[in-house]
Parts: sequence; structure tokens; C-alpha cells
Amino acid sequence: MGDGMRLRPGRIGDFPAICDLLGYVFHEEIAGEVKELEAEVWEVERSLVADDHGVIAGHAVAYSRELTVPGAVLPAAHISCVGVLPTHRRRGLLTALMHRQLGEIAEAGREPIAVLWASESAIYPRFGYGPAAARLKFDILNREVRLTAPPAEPAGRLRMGDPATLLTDISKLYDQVRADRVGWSGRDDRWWRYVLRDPKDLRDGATKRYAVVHDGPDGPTGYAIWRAKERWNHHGPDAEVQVREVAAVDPETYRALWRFLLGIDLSRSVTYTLGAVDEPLQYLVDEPRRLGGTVSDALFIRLVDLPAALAGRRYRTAVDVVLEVDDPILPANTGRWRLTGGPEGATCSRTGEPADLACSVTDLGAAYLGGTSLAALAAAGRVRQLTANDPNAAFGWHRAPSATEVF
Ligand SMILES: CC(=O)SCCNC(=O)CCNC(=O)[C@H](O)C(C)(C)COP(=O)(O)OP(=O)(O)OC[C@H]1O[C@@H](n2cnc3c(N)ncnc32)[C@H](O)[C@@H]1OP(=O)(O)O
Repeated sequence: MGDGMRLRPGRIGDFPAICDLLGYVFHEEIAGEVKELEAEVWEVERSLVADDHGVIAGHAVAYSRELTVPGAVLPAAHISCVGVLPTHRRRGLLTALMHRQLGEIAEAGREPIAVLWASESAIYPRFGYGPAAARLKFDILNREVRLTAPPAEPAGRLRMGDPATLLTDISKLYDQVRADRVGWSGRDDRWWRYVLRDPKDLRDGATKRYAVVHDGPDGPTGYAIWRAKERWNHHGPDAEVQVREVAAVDPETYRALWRFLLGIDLSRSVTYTLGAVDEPLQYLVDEPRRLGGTVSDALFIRLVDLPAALAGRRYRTAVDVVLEVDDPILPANTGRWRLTGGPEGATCSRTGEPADLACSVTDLGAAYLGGTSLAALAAAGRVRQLTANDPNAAFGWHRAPSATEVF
């Protein structure tokens, strides 16, 4: 790391310098409402800085939140705000920050896993984070797709308003849906304010955010949040609807919300950047190619306490397998582990038995949410299946993992 450089916990007084650092590295200005909301969610006691004689040259923070994993909701360290000053790059600061941070999470013993979004996919696998959930970004030509096989007119009604005004319904629905949606993060009031932040200077000419709640006969059953960007061209109206989030407790609601979003007058395109890889919308329209879907990586998962993490999720089918895992950064995870369980729960303990499958902690992180197949990792030569006892099917889940926000 170099002479005089030290890692230390962040202090309240560091916040402006950390915002400046993040501004430099992400090429943006962190000011005004955004800065206030960053301060509100910032956990100073979980913030780590690289201090070069009083200059904050590097930073990383862990947020205390929950994450839905297959069959369970677990505490998960949400890693964010990682940056190293351009003047200090490639001298090992990130490496030092990551090692120290993982050590601290492991020592605290509260969170069996850590999760992050990577600015570049190449950065985090070396620290044991595996690409565990992808996203499908939609760029929809909405006038060129039709919802197929329309059922009888749905019984529900749509109610429009500001997201903040409808938040009581929206947050309840989010919690209801997230219980079964792997990759969704818990949101307390602070995180809702953060997620719904909407300063005018970040709208790029679009409107403020709107929300719509779908009410069924027994109460609210789903919501959508979106904004629109006005555009006209020589053909006439050409507005873009930008969908932020859609959550529905049943297929009728999901369909009603998408029918609403795809049909907004004067629009010619609809974008949705946080779709799931198995987003049901693909199976609702007559011409899915016009949805313009592109896949990219989303959540990276790091197993911090391997046995707690593996025992903390459920498995799609019965599993009884010995995994041999290598973890150079957290050696307590290294070794052979017997995982026994299924759809009702699991146990995981150290064993001396011969291994059925050998892999790195990064690959196990990639497979953890059920979105990256161990068989595909084996086909890539990353995972070694050593016996016929193959846990691939058990590690899968009934829906693909997805993410609802970039934190
Ligand atoms: C969760 C989040 O917040 S994601 C956001 C991450 N931050 C950013 O992208 C902001 C812009 N970039 C930066 O601030 C810095 O370049 C960082 C934080 C990505 C890297 O910090 P550095 O201190 O330069 O990393 P460090 O010197 O520890 O590098 C460790 C290794 O990772 C590699 N590495 C670092 N950054 C990158 C990258 N962007 N792409 C590919 N490899 C990388 C280095 O080459 C090095 O490899 P080596 O061990 O084989 O030599």
C-alpha cells in the first residue's frame, strides 16, 4: 500500500471528503438532495477509508440490509461506495480494503453473505464475489408488441399518485413480493427514501416519478413506478416511458400493470433496466424480440461464513454432497463441507469424507442464488465434478434471481 498509508474506520467528519472521492471516481457530482440521502443511509461504523497522510484515498462501506435467497431472507452486507483516487490507483488499496472489510464482516458473525453490484465485472471475482444474478434490460418498441390471449377484463382498478404518497401500500406490497423473489433487498424507511430519490438534475429532461397501485377486490395487489421523457419528431409523438419498478402478487395484476405501462399515450418506447432474466413479460407479448432485451451482470455474491450461508438457504431437490472449497482470503471457509438438505432446509458441516465437487468460493458465490448453474461453471472448467453425485439441480430455484435496485 505504500508508506504512511493506513486503513481506518470512517468518521462522521470524513463524509464530505468521501463524497468528493466518490465524485472523482464515478465522474459525477454528489451534492444537494443526493448527498443528504447518502448521508442518511451511510453507516459510518461500517465505512472503511484508506488514509494517506490525511487525504482520503480509498473508501468502501457495508450496509446492513436483508437479502432474499432461495427459500429464506438473510442478513447480507451490501457493499457499496467503493473507490480509490485516480492518483492512488493500482497500488493495492482496493485489495487492502476488501481484505479488511471481509475480515470485519466475518468477525462480526451476523451476515453469512455479502452482495454488491460491480462497476466493472472484472474487479470482484478475485475477492471471492461471483456473478450470481443477471438482469435483463428492456428497450421496448411498445407500439409493436401486443399482449397475447387477453383474459376477461380484469376486476382490478389502477390508482395513480406520487410514489411517496402511495408508499404505505407500495412498501407493504414490496415486502409481500420480496419474500419469494431471490435477490431483492430489504428496505426500511431510509432505504425507501434513497430508492425513490428523484432530484430534478438527475432526470435528464424526464418527468418526476409517478406510481400506480393496482387494487383488487380485497385490496392492493401490485404497483409500478415510472417516469416519462417527452420527445417529438417528424412522425409526431415519440415519448419514452422509463419503468423503475414493477411488483405484483398475482399474474392478473402483473399483466394489468404492464398493459398500463405499454399503453401510455404519446409514447413510442418503454425502457426497464432491472428486469429479471425470466421476466414474465417475455411470455406475455406476441413479439418478444421487440422487447429489445439485453442481458448483463447484476448481483455478485460472496460467501463470508460458508456453512451458515449454505445452511441458510433451501434447495430445490434433496441434496447430500461433499464440496471441497478454496478460499484464500477467508481460510475458515477452505476445506471439505458436507451439505445435506432439500426444500425444507439444510445443514452444512466440516467433513473428512471425499469430495463430490471442487470449486472456489467465487464459483460457489455465483451458484448461491440459483441463477448461475454449477453445471455451466463445470463446463467452463471452473468447477470440478468429481463423482456422479451432482448438486446442480438442487442449487437451482423456481425463479431466476433478480435485483430491484442498484445500491
Ligand atoms: C461495489 C462498488 O462500489 S463497485 C465500484 C468500484 N469503483 C469504481 O469502479 C470507481 C473507479 N475505479 C476505482 O476507484 C479503482 O480503480 C478500483 C476501486 C476499481 C480499483 O482500485 P485499486 O486500488 O486500483 O485496485 P488494486 O490496486 O487493489 O487492484 C487489485 C487488482 O485488481 C485489478 N483491478 C483493479 N481495478 C480493476 C478494473 N477496473 N478492471 C480490471 N481489473 C482491475 C488490478 O489490476 C489488480 O490486479 P493484480 O492483482 O492482478 O495486479
